[in-house]
Amino acid sequence: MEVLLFVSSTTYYLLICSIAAFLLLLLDSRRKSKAKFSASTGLELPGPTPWPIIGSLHLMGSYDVPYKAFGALAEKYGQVYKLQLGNLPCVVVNGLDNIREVLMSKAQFFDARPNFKRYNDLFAGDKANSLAFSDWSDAQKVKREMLRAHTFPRAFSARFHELDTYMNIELNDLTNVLKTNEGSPVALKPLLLHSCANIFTSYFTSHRFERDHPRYAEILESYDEIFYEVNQGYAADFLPWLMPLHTSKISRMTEHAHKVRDFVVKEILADKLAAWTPGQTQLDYVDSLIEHVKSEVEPKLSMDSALFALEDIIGGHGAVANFLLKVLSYVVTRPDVQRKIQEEVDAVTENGREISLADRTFMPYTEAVILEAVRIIASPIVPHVASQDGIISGFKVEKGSMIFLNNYDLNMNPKLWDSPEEFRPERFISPEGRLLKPEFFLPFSCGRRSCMGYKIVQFVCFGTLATICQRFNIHPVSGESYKVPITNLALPYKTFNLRFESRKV
Ligand code: HEM
Repeated sequence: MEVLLFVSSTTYYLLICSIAAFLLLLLDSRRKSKAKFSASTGLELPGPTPWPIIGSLHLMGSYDVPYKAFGALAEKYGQVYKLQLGNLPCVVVNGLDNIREVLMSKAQFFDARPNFKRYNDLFAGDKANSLAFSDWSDAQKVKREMLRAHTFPRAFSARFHELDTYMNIELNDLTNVLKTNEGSPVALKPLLLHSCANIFTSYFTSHRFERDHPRYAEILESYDEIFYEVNQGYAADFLPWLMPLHTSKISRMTEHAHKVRDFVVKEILADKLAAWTPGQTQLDYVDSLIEHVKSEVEPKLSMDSALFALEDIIGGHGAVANFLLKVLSYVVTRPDVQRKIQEEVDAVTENGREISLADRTFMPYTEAVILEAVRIIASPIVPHVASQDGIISGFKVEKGSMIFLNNYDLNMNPKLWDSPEEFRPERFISPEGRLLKPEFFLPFSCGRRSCMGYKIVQFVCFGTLATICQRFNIHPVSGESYKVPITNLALPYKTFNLRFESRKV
């Protein structure tokens, strides 16, 4: 009995001590977590209660695109809420003011990128090699600064004229190919990839490749498969134990990435490197990359990371070509839109002269068609990640949380747009006939991680759309579907055919 009493009193004592220790630990962790947010006392984020293992992934299941789910959940939880997706804590941000807070006024808190395994795999095991998927760093900043001069050429500068010239060389070449296939169904995608890639390689690297080059078409297909892949959402990004299901796909992508790298090194970089002399005039983007690496200015850039930046930028041709195909899918199914572009281009070029980038100012309808396609496709803003604890709209957001910025809602909200589901370029034209972009329209995002290619996209898309419509009537091919996926820029490599008929202007 005594023994029993001793045991029970010892147990009792231990129990009391354990409870006291637990309470102390709890208080301490509360104190620490309060200290974390001491700069401003944020509120706890609302949000659905996650299920074990999958979190709230099941809530995305009943929508064709996740961004519709994000909008629907906002009705219940408010504009900013938390969402556990698999093993990742996420925050969904709706509404222009909140999105601007993340991208602009608090950019330094939310400037990192997700650490998905496949992003690392594609960039030789380190996503820091990528322009779009690296976290923020001095090197990322300098890479963006070096690009700026090339991707945002000032109107009427030497680079602006160069781009115009390269664009017309490729569009004349494309016209010849389309004329030889006149009247027959044409698989436009490989042709357009070639034209856009040559505009990019001519402009950024001073190289161009003929259509019968033995490896170019294969490299462009590899680039396109990578682009398609990067644009897909994977449940395995959030549930890494599902990744083995994608092993063969990932290794195919890695193979494509190696092929592309080998081509860029041998066919583009090698002769530039051999010809480099210290302090030489920097003619193109490759010259400026090589100069930076060789002169070892801070922050230093290794030749490898310069090569990755170069591959990324050349790869931008895929975004332009895929997007242009989507624009053409809207144009071919809307004869009135096609006719209005043709009337505008005929009026501006009078005798059918070549299009120039300077014509953009006088062709608001053609520009509006491009903007309307960007709006309706609603390519998502690449997810950001909180690089430190912060506050969004008064709510605490912990470091490491993934931030989804719902620009689908900004593009499709009926409170912001009349009949948002309809393709109506006129919504971007003011009563005086000028191009009009509402402040809530952010297809290329804003702030320190904003798109580095948006001017090039607008220039090349304008030139190509105007030139094709000037020279051809575009017809659908019977049996083809021209419905294109939204909230995603990519189309499969094998996609719809079109028929081209020369116009007599
Ligand atoms: C229609 C085509 C395109 C659309 C709609 C688009 C849109 C976007 C968006 C929304 C972002 C994310 C911005 C953010 O996270 O805040 C982005 C990032 C980026 N875009 Fe584009 N883009 C397009 C084409 C291009 C092209 C052609 C290039 C290259 C010439 C390019 C270069 C980049 C780069 C480098 C980033 C990452 C910037 C960073 O993370 O610092 N984009 N783009």
